Amino acid sequence: MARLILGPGQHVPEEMFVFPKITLRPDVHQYLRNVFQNKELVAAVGQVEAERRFEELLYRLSHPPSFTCVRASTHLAPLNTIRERLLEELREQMSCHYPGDIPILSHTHVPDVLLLPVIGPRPALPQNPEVIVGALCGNAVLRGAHVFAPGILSTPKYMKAGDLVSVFSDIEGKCTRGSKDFQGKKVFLGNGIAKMGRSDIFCSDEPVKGVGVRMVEPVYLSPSFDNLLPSLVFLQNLPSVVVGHVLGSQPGERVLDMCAAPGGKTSHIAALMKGQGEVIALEKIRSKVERIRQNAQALQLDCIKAYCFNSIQAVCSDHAQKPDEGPPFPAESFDRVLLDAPCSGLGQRPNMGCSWSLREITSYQPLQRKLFHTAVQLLKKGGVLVYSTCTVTLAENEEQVAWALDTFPCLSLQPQEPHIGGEGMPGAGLSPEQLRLLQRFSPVQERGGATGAPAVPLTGVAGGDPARLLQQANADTIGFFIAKFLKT
Ligand SMILES: C[S@@+](CC[C@H](N)C(=O)[O-])C[C@H]1O[C@@H](n2cnc3c(N)ncnc32)[C@H](O)[C@@H]1O
Repeated sequence: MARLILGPGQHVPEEMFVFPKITLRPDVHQYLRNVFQNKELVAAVGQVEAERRFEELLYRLSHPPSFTCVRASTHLAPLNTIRERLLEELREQMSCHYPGDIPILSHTHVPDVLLLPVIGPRPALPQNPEVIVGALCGNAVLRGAHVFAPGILSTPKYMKAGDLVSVFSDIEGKCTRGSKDFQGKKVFLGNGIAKMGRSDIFCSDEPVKGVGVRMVEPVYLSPSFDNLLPSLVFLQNLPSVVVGHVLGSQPGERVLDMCAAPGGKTSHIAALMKGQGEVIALEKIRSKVERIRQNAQALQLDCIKAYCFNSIQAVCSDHAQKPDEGPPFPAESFDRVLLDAPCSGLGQRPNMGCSWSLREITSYQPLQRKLFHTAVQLLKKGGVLVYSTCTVTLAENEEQVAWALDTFPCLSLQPQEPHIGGEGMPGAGLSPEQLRLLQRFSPVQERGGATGAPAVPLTGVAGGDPARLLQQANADTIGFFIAKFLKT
């Protein structure tokens, strides 16, 4: 396990990481580099440190966060009861992989979160015939999933159920489905046992379903949460759980979640409201709306109403329309609005390769602004608006905040509770006070900071001290951004 800590200004040595850094198109790479080399940031931290942070970001993105985070349904049972139930389930599941119990930490600042360290990188070796999976499937394997058959691209010619195989991710999307041998760029994810033969995967008349390879020796070991205590725990990244708390909804309120599927944040908001009041969930893609309803049902939250609707058009001019009739709604219908915006997703981890064009990456800013206009209109005076994304660009984060403060004089930035991430990144002309009100989760460790706190390890989980573990869990998350506004 690599535990080396870099000094200020030092570059990130490649051998410290298990996987190569994320592959981006050259123009996207340059765009992102410019974001992290912007004049304001360079003036604040210096050229060398800015460059080091960018390099480290590229490596961090290809590796999984060092903790798996689950949200506990504390509206249904006390946290400790849920923790005990989880421990029992994991004891059974993990007994063949891990001696003793996997530690489950609670979080001192986020009361409904449980954190499980990801064990790895482990010294597994690729000694078996190769199975190649697509990058998305590979990312899921690194977060604890088995290999589901639709994600398999290539298997050995005579693979049958029961064979030992070594699983690799096709990080550049070059492997053709059904091939028997692949020489392109791939990374090793661990060893497993085939649950199906090659012909079951590629020659079936029906679309193939179910587990294709059961992972027995993954490079990064995390529990599988597939159907594990479905009403009591919900797999959700730590910054996403923070969003629900920052919104601060109270029982009896009327809350709008404008971009809601699959309903992770919707269901959290409803749980924090103890099921009292109304949470309206809008989602543009019809097939995803059912997922919101299923999650609401599994978590026993019946104050959620989900609609398939384009949120850009969610304000109606007809003031006679009753707000409880479903979208569109009259202006000033909601006590709180969450805009968890569609975004370029460049903070998601692990992500070994992104094939998106620069045009795609930069297409989100105008869309987010349209949604923002609706959000402000639908919010009551005195109401709270939270804007969040899971990306690391300035254009979709701090620049949006600067634009919103300019465009809507009725909005002011508010402090966030809890505030466990870093502050906003310089580069969009916001003042230091404004940046302090923003919450940016950056997987990059800042060196030479005012606190002088030791940096957390680049891979693997730090030693047993709970305060240090929490520091690592807060710092080594997906990339994420949260801004909270009050409308007056
Ligand atoms: C970042 S995801 C939301 C994740 C969700 N808030 C959660 O926590 O589970 C953004 C969602 O917005 C949806 N979306 C995109 N444009 C939309 C629009 N104009 N109106 C409503 N939903 C939209 C996307 O289909 C996607 O499901």
